[in-house]
Order: sequence, then C-alpha cells, then structure tokens
Amino acid sequence: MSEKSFQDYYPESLQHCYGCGPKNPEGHHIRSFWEGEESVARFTPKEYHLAFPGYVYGGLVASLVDCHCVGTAAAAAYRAEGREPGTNPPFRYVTGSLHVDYLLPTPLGGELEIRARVEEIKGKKTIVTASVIAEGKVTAKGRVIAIRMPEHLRPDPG
Ligand SMILES: CCCCCCCC(=O)SCCNC(=O)CCNC(=O)[C@H](O)C(C)(C)COP(=O)(O)OP(=O)(O)OC[C@H]1O[C@@H](n2cnc3c(N)ncnc32)[C@H](O)[C@@H]1OP(=O)(O)O
Repeated sequence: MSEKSFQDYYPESLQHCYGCGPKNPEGHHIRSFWEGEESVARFTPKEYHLAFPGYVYGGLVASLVDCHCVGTAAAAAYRAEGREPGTNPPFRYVTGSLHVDYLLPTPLGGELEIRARVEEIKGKKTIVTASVIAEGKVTAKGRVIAIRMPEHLRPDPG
C-alpha cells in the first residue's frame, strides 16, 4: 500500500510501537487512514492470534482499538489545527484509558475493519470511540482516552 498511514507520520523515534510501529519487525503494523470523518484500519489476524478455536484473542482486538484510536487522536490534532500530518511540531499521544466491550466473538480467518470517530478534543485529551467489524457485524466496541505525550516521555523533545 503506497498511501501513508497516520503511523507513517510518527517521528522516527516513535515508530517502534508493538501495535503500530512501522519499524517494529515483530509488531502488528496497524495502519490507519481517514475515510471522511471516520478513520479506518484493516487487519487480518494470523492463525495463532486465537482465543479459542475459530475466534480472535481479545487482547489483540484491544490492541487494534488502542493503536487505531491513539493514531486517530494524533491525526485529528493536525486536522484541528489545519496542518498536514508530519508537519512540525509533531503530535504524539499515549493511551490514558482503554475500554473494550466484546459484543460477539470475533471470527478468525478474515480481515477485520476498525472504524473510529473523534468524540471530543479537550486540551491535551482526546476521546475516540471505535467499532471492530468482522463479516459485516460489529463484534467489539471501544473507547480510548488519548493524552498528549508528556515532555518527559518524549525520546525526541521538540
Ligand atoms: C505515539 C507512540 C506510539 C503509540 C502508542 C500506542 C498506545 C500505547 O500503548 S501508549 C502506552 C500505554 N500508556 C502509557 O504508558 C501512559 C501512562 N500514563 C501516563 O504517562 C500519564 O498518566 C498520562 C500521560 C496518560 C497522563 O498524564 P498527564 O499528562 O500528567 O495528564 P494530566 O495533566 O493529569 O491529565 C490531562 C487530562 O487527561 C485526563 N487523564 C489523564 N490520565 C488519564 C487516564 N489514565 N484515564 C483517563 N483520563 C486521564 C485527565 O483527567 C485530564 O483531563 P481534563 O483535562 O479533562 O481534566
């Protein structure tokens, strides 16, 4: 895929996240994009991502919600300022809170779609909600409170 994802605009030093870092060879490489007012990520779990036969491990589902929503918070911050992603100063967010409701078992074997919406931007806090969709059904819903990364956690202050 040639289009740049939200995560491709993270500063290089922050591209190693296990969930979404493009530069983590062992990671999930979650990639998020705008589709109008929603953001979308697509991910196909591997056979070993199972919880019980035929269904996806809930921790993986939570990771998909987490990284997709945190990436959406960063992308939304650029949008709110009318700036292109990747322009300086870069926006960086971490997870303050991650809540997931598992509505149905998520079937293993096909592509999952994670669709998110920004509910609120208030100072350094952004609330993002997400749905995980498999075979046309919403199997999980999530809510993330993403917080602007504090200075002391930044590997590349600026
Ligand atoms: C970009 C990099 C790769 C992507 C990362 C992928 C996602 C991740 O896995 S990140 C790793 C997991 N998360 C962490 O390790 C974060 C650990 N926690 C922390 O560092 C801090 O507690 C942190 C940064 C979340 C908040 O600290 P701080 O900046 O001092 O926040 P603070 O000023 O107290 O609060 C700001 C606002 O956020 C809210 N808030 C802060 N923490 C939380 C929380 N845990 N839950 C809910 N709300 C919170 C506060 O209530 C406040 O809201 P309001 O403005 O409405 O009063």
